[in-house]
Amino acid sequence: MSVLDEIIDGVRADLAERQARVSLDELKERAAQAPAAKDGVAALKGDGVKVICEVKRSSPSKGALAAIADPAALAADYEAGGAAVISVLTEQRRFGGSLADLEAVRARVDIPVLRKDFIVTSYQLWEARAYGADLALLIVAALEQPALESLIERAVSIGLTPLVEVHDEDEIERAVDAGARIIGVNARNLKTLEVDRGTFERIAPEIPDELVKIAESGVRGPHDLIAYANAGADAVLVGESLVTGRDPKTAVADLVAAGEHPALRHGRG
Ligand SMILES: O=C(O)c1ccccc1NCC(=O)[C@H](O)[C@H](O)COP(=O)(O)O
Repeated sequence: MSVLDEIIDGVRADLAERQARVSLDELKERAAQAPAAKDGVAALKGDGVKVICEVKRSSPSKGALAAIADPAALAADYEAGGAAVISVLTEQRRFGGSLADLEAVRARVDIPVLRKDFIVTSYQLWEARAYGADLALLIVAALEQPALESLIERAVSIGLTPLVEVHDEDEIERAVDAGARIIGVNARNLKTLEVDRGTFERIAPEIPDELVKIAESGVRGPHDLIAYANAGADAVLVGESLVTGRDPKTAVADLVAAGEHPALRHGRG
């Protein structure tokens, strides 16, 4: 069984517990009370390379990374540093996250918030909206094509912007066919957990120009952002280096400054 399969088994078990406690109708009611969703595409397009900053306590590849007692305070630092979007890992068993983290972050920041999880049912999309997310991650490798298509459609219909994650050219084709407008290329191989920063440069040319292209994983600092930018990234998604560093606000500001450097505008896209 692959790491992804193991994670999804745990996600399904936790999901079954939540579904037994909270009905879909209750979630829909809660979603109706949530602030209107912010436009995820608009937040990630435009001049410069945008920075998506992640609230990440632990991971299957590295174990414990940071305690993060106050995820909202961390998100506020990210926002003050110039982040375009906050990513909140809500998976509990391997990443130490929760919907409570999502709710706390949503209440603190004004920029869009991404629910980063292993979404396999529309119930999780309703949860995302009910707890204030504006975007939701959908991982192509975790979904059969009909499920991917219907989850993208459902996400859009309830106001969420789907960020569709891929690892190879075949998955890009599936994401595009399914109607993705934002594609994230994850450099982390979900079978081996190894990060290969060359993945984005190799496969991103297959993503149609009009789509938003995000480089996910392995950004240690401005030099990695610049490399991804030169390979055509519109945005980067950064977790580990921010939560393990000493000063997240300054680290984000350094990334944002690198992403806004005029020299990058010529090489991208
Ligand atoms: O981070 C992991 O070990 C991991 C393992 C299996 C599935 C997903 C995993 N991470 C989720 C992510 O995609 C990253 O948190 C995100 O891209 C940020 O990456 P990084 O900056 O390298 O922490």
